[in-house]
Amino acid sequence: MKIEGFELRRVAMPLASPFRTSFGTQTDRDILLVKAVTDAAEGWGECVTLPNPVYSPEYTEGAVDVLKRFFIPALGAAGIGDANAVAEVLKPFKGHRMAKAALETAVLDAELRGEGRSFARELGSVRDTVPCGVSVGIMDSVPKLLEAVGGYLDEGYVRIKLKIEPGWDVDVVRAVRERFGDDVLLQVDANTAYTLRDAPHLAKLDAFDLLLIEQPLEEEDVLGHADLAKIVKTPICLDESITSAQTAAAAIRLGATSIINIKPGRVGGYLEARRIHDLASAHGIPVWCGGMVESGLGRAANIALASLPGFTLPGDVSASGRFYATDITKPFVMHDGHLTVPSGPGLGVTPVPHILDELTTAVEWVPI
Ligand SMILES: O=C(O)CCC(=O)N[C@@H](C(=O)O)c1ccccc1
Repeated sequence: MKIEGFELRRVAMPLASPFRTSFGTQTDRDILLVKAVTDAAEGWGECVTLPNPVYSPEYTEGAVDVLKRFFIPALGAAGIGDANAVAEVLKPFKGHRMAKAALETAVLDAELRGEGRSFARELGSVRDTVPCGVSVGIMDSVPKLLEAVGGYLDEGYVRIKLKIEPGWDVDVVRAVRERFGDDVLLQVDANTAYTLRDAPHLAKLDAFDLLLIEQPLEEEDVLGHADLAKIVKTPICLDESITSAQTAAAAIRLGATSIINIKPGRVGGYLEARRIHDLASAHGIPVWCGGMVESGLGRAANIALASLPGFTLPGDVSASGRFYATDITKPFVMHDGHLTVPSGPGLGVTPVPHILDELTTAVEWVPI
C-alpha cells in the first residue's frame, strides 16, 4: 500500500446533553479526524484528545501540530506502507499516544478496507455483539441523576458507570442502589479526584457491591493504588495510569489494578490495546473498553475491540444517541442492551458526506 498523504479534519459535534466529569463539563466535542489517502483505499482514525490537557497531557491543537510537523513526515521518510510499522517509526517520539493512535488507525483502516478485512477480524474478535455500558456524568442533584439512570436502564443499558468526586460519591451510590436495587451492574469513575488519605471514605463504597472503582488516584500514583487496594475491597480499575502494555505489566505486578479500562487512544492505538488485552488475559485480569465520547468512527473501532475474548465486562460502548443527536456515521443503535460489531471492511462505517461537510470546521491536507 502506498500512502499519498493525510487529511486532518476538525469536526464540531454538539452533545445531546452536557457531560460533567471531575475535570469539567463538555457541551460539545471538537473532534480531530485523520484520513489516510492511499493507492488502496481511504482510512479513518479519530483522535480522542480533549481541547485542554485535563484528562492527559495531550490536547487537540497539540495533536494537530505533532502530526503535521513530526509524525506524518516521519512516516513519509520511512516509506511506511502498513499499519504494523507505524508504532515502530514513531517510537523515537515521546508520548502523544492519542495522536499516534489516530494516525495508526487511519493507516490500518485503509489497509483493511483495501484487503476487504474487518477491524474486528484483524483484532481477534470472537463475538458478533457487545454489551453496552453507559457513563453517567455528575449532575446538579440526586433526583436528576436518578432520572438519568432510570432512563438509561429503560433503554436497556446493561451496566451503569457513575462519575464521582469528593462530595458526590457515597450518598449518590447509595441513592442509586436504594432506587434501582442490588442487581444493577454498577461501577464508579473518579478520574483521579481522590488521594490515599481518602481511603477510609472510599472504603464506604464497599457496602454497595460495585463492579469496580475506576482511577481513584492520580495517574502517576501507581503505588498509591496498590496501597488503596489493600484497604478498599471493591476492585480497583485503572484508566489514566495505563498508557502501554509496559505500564499495565507494572501495575498488575504491583497489585495496583485488578481490572483494566483499555482506551486505544490513551495507549497509542488498537494494536497496543490488543497487546494489553493479551497481557491482562494472561494474568487473569478482566478488561473493558473505555470511551472518549467518540463519533461513530471511533465508536466502530471500540466496538470491534470490545468483541475480543478478554473484554468480559461491559464497556463504555454506548449507542451514538447517548452523546449525539446526529452522528457523522450511520448511528449505532442498541438492541437488547447490545451493539452489533461492524463486519464490513476496515471500520465498517464511513462518514455520511453531507453530515461530515456540515459539521466540518477545518480541513488540511498534509502530503507525505
Ligand atoms: O462513553 C463514553 O464515550 C464516555 C465514557 C467516559 O466517561 N469517559 C470519560 C472517562 O473518564 O473515562 C472521559 C470522557 C471524555 C474525555 C475524557 C474522559
